Amino acid sequence: DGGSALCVCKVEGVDLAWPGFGVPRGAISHPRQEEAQAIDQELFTEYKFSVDQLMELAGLSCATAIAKAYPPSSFTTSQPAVLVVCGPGNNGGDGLVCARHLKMFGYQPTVYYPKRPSKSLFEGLTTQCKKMDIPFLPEFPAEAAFIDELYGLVVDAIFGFSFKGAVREPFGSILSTLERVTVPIASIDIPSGWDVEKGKADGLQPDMLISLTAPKKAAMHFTGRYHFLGGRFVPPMLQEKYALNLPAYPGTDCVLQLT
Ligand SMILES: NC(=O)C1=CN([C@@H]2O[C@H](COP(=O)(O)OP(=O)(O)OC[C@H]3O[C@@H](n4cnc5c(N)ncnc54)[C@H](O)[C@@H]3O)[C@@H](O)[C@H]2O)[C@H](O)CC1
Ligand SMILES: [K+]
Repeated sequence: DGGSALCVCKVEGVDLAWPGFGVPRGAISHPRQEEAQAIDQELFTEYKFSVDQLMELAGLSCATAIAKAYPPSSFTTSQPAVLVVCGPGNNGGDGLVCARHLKMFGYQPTVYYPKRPSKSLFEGLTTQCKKMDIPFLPEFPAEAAFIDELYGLVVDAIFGFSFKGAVREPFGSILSTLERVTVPIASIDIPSGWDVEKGKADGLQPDMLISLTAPKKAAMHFTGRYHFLGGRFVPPMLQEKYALNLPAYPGTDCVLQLT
């Protein structure tokens, strides 16, 4: 009824209801950078999630959203080849998880991961990808045209909500190449290089944005074709505390298409 505080849906004939989860009464909220970081921290410190847990759910959401928007049959390349570009933080970790699930879904991902933190989480995710026969490029393609020729989609997992200031190398060159590719780009959480609140009018303009937890302020400047929400892991109490006002996910889905 548009204002219900109770969401009821049917899963295999059984009614499931979540008190408090309903169609939001107002506009979906767009947290600022500090709020997004505070929610993230609270999930770890107060709610006792581990990074691995949330990253797995985030990366799975991204692969699921990509499979909905770009099914393998929509690729014009001989194989559904996807280039996943991973940055040095947790956004890059989401990219590694996404690459692994894309492979499971029948895509041919290739990863470029130039700055690898020496932490067991990222080392583990890298090994998991390698054991799935996902190739890691030693160098970034010098020309945007090479990317267009070899891949039907690029996943931008370079920076997320902790990006600040001017882009440092090697990511400046990578982003300027990505700005010239013509195949669609799917950005995880934030289009990389964008100010998390103000966006970047002359920056990367992805075809898809997968907002995790909630769309950040910059998502208001997104003009691509597909906007999905993923990361269905924020407990109702935390949603309330930050007045997130999120729409209900359909049934048991881990993603929700916003546009
Ligand atoms: N709660 C959730 O929704 C979860 C989201 N996840 C994902 O995590 C990222 C945020 O991760 P974080 O590690 O905090 O930061 P980033 O990945 O955005 O980047 C940090 C990384 O980048 C470097 N850096 C920052 N600014 C610059 C710059 N100007 N030039 C070059 N390098 C820069 C910085 O030094 C760090 O190394 C969030 O967006 C989601 O994608 C979690 O996976 C799960 C929970
Ligand atoms: K990104």
